[in-house]
Amino acid sequence: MPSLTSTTSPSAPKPPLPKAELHLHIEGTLEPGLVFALAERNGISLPYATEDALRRAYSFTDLQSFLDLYYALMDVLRTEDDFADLANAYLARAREQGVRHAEIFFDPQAHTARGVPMGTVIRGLARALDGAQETYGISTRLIMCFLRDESAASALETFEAARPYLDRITAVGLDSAEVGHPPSKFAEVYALAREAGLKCVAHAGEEGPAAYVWEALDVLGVDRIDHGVRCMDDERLVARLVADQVPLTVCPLSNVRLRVIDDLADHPLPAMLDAGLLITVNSDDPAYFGGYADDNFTAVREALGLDEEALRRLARNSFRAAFLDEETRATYVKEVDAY
Ligand code: HPA
Ligand SMILES: [Zn+2]
Repeated sequence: MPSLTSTTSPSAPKPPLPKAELHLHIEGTLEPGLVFALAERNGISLPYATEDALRRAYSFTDLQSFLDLYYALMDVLRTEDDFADLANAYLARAREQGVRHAEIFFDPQAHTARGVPMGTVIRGLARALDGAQETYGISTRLIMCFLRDESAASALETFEAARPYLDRITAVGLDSAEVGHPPSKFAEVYALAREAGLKCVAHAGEEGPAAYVWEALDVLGVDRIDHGVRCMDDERLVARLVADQVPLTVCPLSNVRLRVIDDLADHPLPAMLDAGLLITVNSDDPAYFGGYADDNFTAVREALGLDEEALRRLARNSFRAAFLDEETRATYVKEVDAY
C-alpha cells in the first residue's frame, strides 16, 4: 500500500536541483520549431527547408560564427505576441530544469535596428514574465544588454529609448562580439544606468582578455561578470574577484560549442571553485548550445566529476549571486539545503 504521506513514488526520478539561471539570452532560446512557427505566422521565408536542415547549421567555430546565425534567426521575432511566446516557451522548459528564478537578458538593438520598436519587445517579454510566478513557479528579472560591437552612441540612444520602461528592467548588460570592444567604451551609459538605480553586469573574459574583466569591474562598476573564464590567466584578478566575491556566470556547454574551451573535461570550473571564486553555472543560448540549465549541471557532473555537494554549492551560489531581496534569497537557499 502506498504511503498516504508520500507525494512521490519510491521509483519516481528525483526532481532537478533548485537553481537560479543568471546568464540566459532570451533570443538564444529560439528553438527551430518556434523559428518555423513564427516564420509562418509572419509570412517570412527561411533559407532552410526543414528544422533538421536548420539544426545542421548549429556548428560554430567561435563566438562570431554563432552570432551570425543568432542575429539572422531573430528576424522571425516581429510582434509582441512573438516575444511573449518566446519567453513562455523558455519558462516552460526552465521549470522542467529546476529553475526557480531567472534573470533574462534581451538585446533591444538587435530588434530596433530591424524596425521592431522597443515597446513591442519589452511589453511582449513582460507579458510572459508577469505570469511566470503563477504559471511556472519562477521569479524573474529582465536585463537589457547593449551590443558592444555597436557604438557607444547607439548604447546611449538605446538607454534613452528604454527610459519609459525602466521599472521593468533590473540591470544592464553588455554582450555580442567581445574582442576589440572593451568595457570602457560603455563607461557613460553604465554611469547613467547606475544613476537610474539599475544593477550592472557585463560579458567579459569569454573570448576577450583578463584586462576586460578588470575594466568591467573598475570602469563599469559591475555587480557580476558574465563568463569571466579568462580571469584564470591573471592571478591578481582572481584574488580581487575572490576578495570581493564578485559572481561569475559561467556557461560550460556554451564554452565548448564556441570553442572557448576545447573539451568539457578540460573546463577550468573545478579550479575556479577551488580558488574560492563565486561561480554559477548557466546555459547562455540553450537552443544553440545543446542544453538548458540542468543539462549544464549534468554535463559538468559527468565530465568533471563534481559530486552532489559541489552541485549544491553551485545552486546556492546561483541564489547568492541573484538580484533578490534577502528574504526570498533565504527561502531559495533553504530549498537547496533540503534537496
Ligand atoms: O555567449 C555570448 N557571448 C556574447 N554575446 C552573446 N550574445 C548571445 N550569446 C552571447
Ligand atoms: Zn552570454
